[in-house]
Amino acid sequence: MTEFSRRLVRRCWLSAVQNPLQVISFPALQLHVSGTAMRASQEDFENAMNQVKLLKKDPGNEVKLKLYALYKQETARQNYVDLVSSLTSSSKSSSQAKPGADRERQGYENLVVTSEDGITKIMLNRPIKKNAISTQMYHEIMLALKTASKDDSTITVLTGNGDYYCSGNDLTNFTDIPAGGVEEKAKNSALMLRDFVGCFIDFPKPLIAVVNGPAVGIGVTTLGLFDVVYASDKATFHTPFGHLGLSPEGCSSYTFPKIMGPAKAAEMLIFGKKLTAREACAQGLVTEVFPDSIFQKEVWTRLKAYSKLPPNAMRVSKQVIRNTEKEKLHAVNAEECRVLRERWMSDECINAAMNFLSRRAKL
Ligand SMILES: CCCC/C=C/CC(=O)SCCNC(=O)CCNC(=O)[C@H](O)C(C)(C)COP(=O)(O)OP(=O)(O)OC[C@H]1O[C@@H](n2cnc3c(N)ncnc32)[C@H](O)[C@@H]1OP(=O)(O)O
Repeated sequence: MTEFSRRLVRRCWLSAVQNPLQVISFPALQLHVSGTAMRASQEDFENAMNQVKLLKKDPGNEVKLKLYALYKQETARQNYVDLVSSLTSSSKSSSQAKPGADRERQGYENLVVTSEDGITKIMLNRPIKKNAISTQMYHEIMLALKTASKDDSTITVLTGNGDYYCSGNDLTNFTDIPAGGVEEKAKNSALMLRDFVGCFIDFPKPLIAVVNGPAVGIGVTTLGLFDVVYASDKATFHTPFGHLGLSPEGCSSYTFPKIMGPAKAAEMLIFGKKLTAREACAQGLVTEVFPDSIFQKEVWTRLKAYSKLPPNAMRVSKQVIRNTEKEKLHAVNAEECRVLRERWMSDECINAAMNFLSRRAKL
């Protein structure tokens, strides 16, 4: 038990003796006494985080996961602020939309989905977290893709709001451990990931990525499943799986060697080499790079022209290209998820997530 936990337990016990009406909520690190809430101070929390960093003996995965869960609760207030901020920024985005924009689809918390000029645009909208994909966002993106596959638009675009396209999987996703423990979490995550990537494999219409800024992890790997990828020259492409104790997903273990050759793919997927937009274009992952100052204008002008092409011809052409590979891609997806399920339970992966959450490591 750390000094912080000892102090906390002592505080709970003293309060309980002094006021039997109180409710003690240990996991939230919060004591409700006579209607007033007393929180462990920010200083207590930071001290505890520092003590965790200084622990000489590895406390083991069970304890680490408890720490993640408690950390997550302490950051719940931050999540509240994020959510309110994303609501503000989606209303800003919609107020910035041109009059005449067909419609904005409601009901998404972290996406802005619009349909205009025959184009459905799915915009990741969590800019203060660099568009990291939370568990809820995985489900929202799947829903948006399924809806777009059936709507009357001719092409579908995925892009990001703010300076990032996507910073990959939200590394706090794994702090939400269910009763069945880390194994159940890994199993559920693997199932969700398989469905998520499956939506990209099966998407029936032309799917375009408009990569407005840096892309990380699953934000990069899924690009191999798009039909066209346009990038700002500010974008970078980074798959730091080695650093995170992870292995490739999004079918990248198959699409990347095929697109760029096995050696270049290995540099990215095994060693985490970060590519500039121009390098990614030279290696075939990106279709075309534009100077950031004219990126949005040029890309949307081009996409509007493409969206007027005969829709059935575009759909059939996409499908005839994709169908020869579909079975293979689903098999690759299943295998990548199987391997990742084990990775998520490894010390390498848990330590890397812990390092990020305790702000010891970034990419
Ligand atoms: C279940 C499906 C699993 C699928 C598996 C997928 C694998 C992957 O996607 S692996 C890639 C995971 N992503 C990362 O490792 C990126 C981690 N983030 C970073 O290294 C940095 O945040 C980044 C380089 C992206 C940006 O650095 P800065 O420009 O310095 O910004 P900040 O670090 O201050 O970020 C702002 C804010 O956003 C939070 N953030 C950013 N990325 C993530 C993320 N991936 N997960 C969770 N949170 C993220 C960051 O913590 C900051 O939050 P606050 O500290 O609360 O301000």
